[in-house]
Amino acid sequence: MTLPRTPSFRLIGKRALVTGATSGIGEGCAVALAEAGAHVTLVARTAAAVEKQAAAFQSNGWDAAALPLDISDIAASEAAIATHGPFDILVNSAGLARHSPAVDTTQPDYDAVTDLNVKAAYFLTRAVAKGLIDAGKPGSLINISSQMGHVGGIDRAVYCATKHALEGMTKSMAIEWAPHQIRVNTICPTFIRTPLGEQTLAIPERRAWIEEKIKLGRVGEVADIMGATTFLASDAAALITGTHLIIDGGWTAD
Ligand SMILES: NC(=O)C1=CN([C@@H]2O[C@H](COP(=O)(O)OP(=O)(O)OC[C@H]3O[C@@H](n4cnc5c(N)ncnc54)[C@H](O)[C@@H]3O)[C@@H](O)[C@H]2O)C=CC1
Ligand SMILES: O=C(O)C(=O)C[C@H](O)C(=O)CO
Repeated sequence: MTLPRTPSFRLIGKRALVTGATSGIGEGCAVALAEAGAHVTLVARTAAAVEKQAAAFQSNGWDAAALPLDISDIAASEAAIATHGPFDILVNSAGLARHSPAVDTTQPDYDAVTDLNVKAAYFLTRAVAKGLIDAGKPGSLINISSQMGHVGGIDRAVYCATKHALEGMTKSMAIEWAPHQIRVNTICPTFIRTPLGEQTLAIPERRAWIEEKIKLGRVGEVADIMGATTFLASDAAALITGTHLIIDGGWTAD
């Protein structure tokens, strides 16, 4: 009897682009992809920080390069992808949260959060997809969304709007690019202990809310996101597109 074989989770020969790669979830995703054998281009705004990160990856024996880039500069993003691409894998982790009651939201905060979480993500994803289409290559594009792309949260009207937008954008792009075998998905974490997450976790009443909502009884760690990233990037997820992988300890289950 011939038994089925597990598709490969390895990423040898793949070129990945990871934004927000010097911190938090982006750093973890970059490590996961590098450990699986991908060549990883690390994106962050500060040249010194991203070069230091690339050197740290290389000293672990991982294949990595530094790409200093502010992804909210769309012309610069498009030029960088045209120069350094095509990329088989994108993990778009760069993101921002500025929380306030909806009645108090300022226009500068609204613009900063939507410009990065939606507009920059949109045009970066588009640029990577164009590179793949022009090269006739398949790909896996992953946007780091949030459980807040599926539910609401107090003081989070703008942040939740951006993550819901990312979910809609991902589904539409997945439909348009499926004929090119370019898959587009989101990963939706709950609260993860990163510099961004700690802003909220440090507030006792918010921490109590979070711990009550996460049914598995603990906040997330970057490591909780890493395996999902490798999976979605790999051939093991070859028929998965236009969807989301929620990593929330059960927050959204009821
Ligand atoms: N930490 C958490 O609890 C959760 C985070 N997320 C999402 O995960 C993503 C990553 O968040 P964390 O790792 O927690 O945050 P973080 O603050 O540790 O990392 C964000 C990274 O994005 C980079 N970045 C910001 N603006 C940029 C720009 N214009 N161009 C290039 N890079 C830029 C920052 O320099 C930083 O390295 C965000 O999209 C966030 O919304 C989603 C759910 C939970
Ligand atoms: O909402 C917060 O506070 C955050 O730190 C945002 C997280 O990124 C998040 O999405 C939690 O679900």
